[in-house]
Amino acid sequence: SIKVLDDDEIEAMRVAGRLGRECLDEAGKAVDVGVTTDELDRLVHEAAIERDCYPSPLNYYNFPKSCCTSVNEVICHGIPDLRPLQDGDICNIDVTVYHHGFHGDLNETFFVGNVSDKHKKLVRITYESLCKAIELVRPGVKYREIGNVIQKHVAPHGFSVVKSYCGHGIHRLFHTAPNVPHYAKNSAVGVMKAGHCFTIEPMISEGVSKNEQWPDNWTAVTGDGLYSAQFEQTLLVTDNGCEILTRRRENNGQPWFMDKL
Ligand SMILES: CCc1ccsc1-c1ccc(O)c(O)c1
Ligand SMILES: [Mn+2]
Ligand SMILES: [Mn+2]
Ligand SMILES: [Mn+2]
Repeated sequence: SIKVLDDDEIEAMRVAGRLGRECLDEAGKAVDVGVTTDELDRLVHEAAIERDCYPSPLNYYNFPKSCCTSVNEVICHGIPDLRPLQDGDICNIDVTVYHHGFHGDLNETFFVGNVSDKHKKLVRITYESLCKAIELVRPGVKYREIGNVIQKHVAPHGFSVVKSYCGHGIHRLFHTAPNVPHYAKNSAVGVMKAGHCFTIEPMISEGVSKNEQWPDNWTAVTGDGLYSAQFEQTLLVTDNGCEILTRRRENNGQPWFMDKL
């Protein structure tokens, strides 16, 4: 069954979500041509420690760094490294922080220098699909409906939905029930209820939905080398909808890439 958080747990999730957002934004500020993803990882790590947070990915199933950085054809779980970001790259930074017993998990895809129109469109459509899914969230809605909304938004553009990785319940555990697929006609179990906390984190690919694994046992890449984009928020179901616990609180809540469309 899906845990219903009490008022104290909800307050703790609000704090973890806000701190996770602050850590992502610290790295977001630094994204530019020539910056390495290892430098972004260090910024996330230090921002977390400064906020009395543990960076949840570090040593999670032996993951070696404090955040995931997924560039271009990398779908997710990219490992920060010494590769400098290049003009035209799209770079996703996925941050999860653990604060006073609770996790906050979010990601955004950032533009590096001048991004092509087709890759700008992929990022925009991906972001819009997350927004549409979030609009659906309220008590009584089935978790399996989320994938229908996301796929309906991206398919007309010839984009595909990655099926291998899903959104997830999150609170005292990084990953728990419910499992939240992002593709249509899925068999996810559960009905949304006030006090549920979970992520929606669609990974949308330009071409095929298939993903492959690099020999590092982490990095997931598209089957065809075309690009993939992702956005993630941690949500709290409320009586009349939901609260985006990892929302951006500046820039009118607009994601970073929007300033560079
Ligand atoms: C690197 C953290 C990790 C390890 C195995 S799955 C995973 C991960 C990464 C980002 C996420 O948003 C997530 O839900 C899980
Ligand atoms: Mn990518
Ligand atoms: Mn994440
Ligand atoms: Mn997640």
